[in-house]
Amino acid sequence: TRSTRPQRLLKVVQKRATRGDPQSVISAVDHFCRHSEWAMNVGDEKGSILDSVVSELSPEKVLELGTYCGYSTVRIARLLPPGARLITLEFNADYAAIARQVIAWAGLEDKVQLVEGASEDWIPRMKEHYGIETFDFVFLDHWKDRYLPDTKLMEDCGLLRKGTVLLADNVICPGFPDYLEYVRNSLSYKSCYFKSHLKYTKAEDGLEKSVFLG
Ligand SMILES: C[S@@+](CC[C@H](N)C(=O)[O-])C[C@H]1O[C@@H](n2cnc3c(N)ncnc32)[C@H](O)[C@@H]1O
Ligand SMILES: O=C(c1ccccc1)c1ccc(O)c(O)c1[N+](=O)[O-]
Ligand SMILES: [Mg+2]
Repeated sequence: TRSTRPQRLLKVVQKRATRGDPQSVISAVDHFCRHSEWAMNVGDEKGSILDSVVSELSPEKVLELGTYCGYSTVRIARLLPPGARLITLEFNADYAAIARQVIAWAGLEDKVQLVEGASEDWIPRMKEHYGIETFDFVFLDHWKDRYLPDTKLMEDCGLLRKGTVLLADNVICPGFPDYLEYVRNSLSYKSCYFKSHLKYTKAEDGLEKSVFLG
């Protein structure tokens, strides 16, 4: 049977990237997406905005919602300080299997915990299962109708602290109007928009950075 897009992406990573070199993994995926097939990872342009937010914050505890093939996971994990941990949630078993291999190829498996399951099921278990008090940084990039309910769930589970940064991909395309209205109007968040483009295209897209004020 025909291979899947994630399987083809992994093959390109194993062929073109150097084991243990996260930057070469990122470049291999960008090359695949630019020259072979579009894929729904955050991409290079928005990816460098993600890099700058992570580098500036230097977070110890990171949560990523929506792993797919692990592209943004590698982008974030390669910038984390020693001892920092990234937990990434992915409920599609096939995607999770590919992501594990991409993360391992980058040599970042010691910093990353990939949890195969739904955000709504696992956010409430973060404290008891992973000994997480609060997260310093959350990257939201899963299905867009989950951004708002999962943010409220993280608030209710006490997983956000004064200064926690939420960064949400796809402000324009596909967009998430309910989440945007919430973080931009709530007194509990200070929000700003980083304008960019939908990966590898001319269409506008962007990231919304929201700091939880407690
Ligand atoms: C846009 S892709 C993630 C792209 C990835 N962040 C990157 O930039 O490389 C969205 C992913 O979120 C997963 N997903 C969607 N809703 C989810 C949920 N509620 N819990 C866990 N994973 C979810 C999908 O299976 C899909 O793999
Ligand atoms: O929803 C899509 C989508 C819609 C249609 C076809 C493929 C993907 C999408 C597009 C760009 C993104 O950055 C992204 O995170 C997603 N997503 O699935 O969450
Ligand atoms: Mg996205």
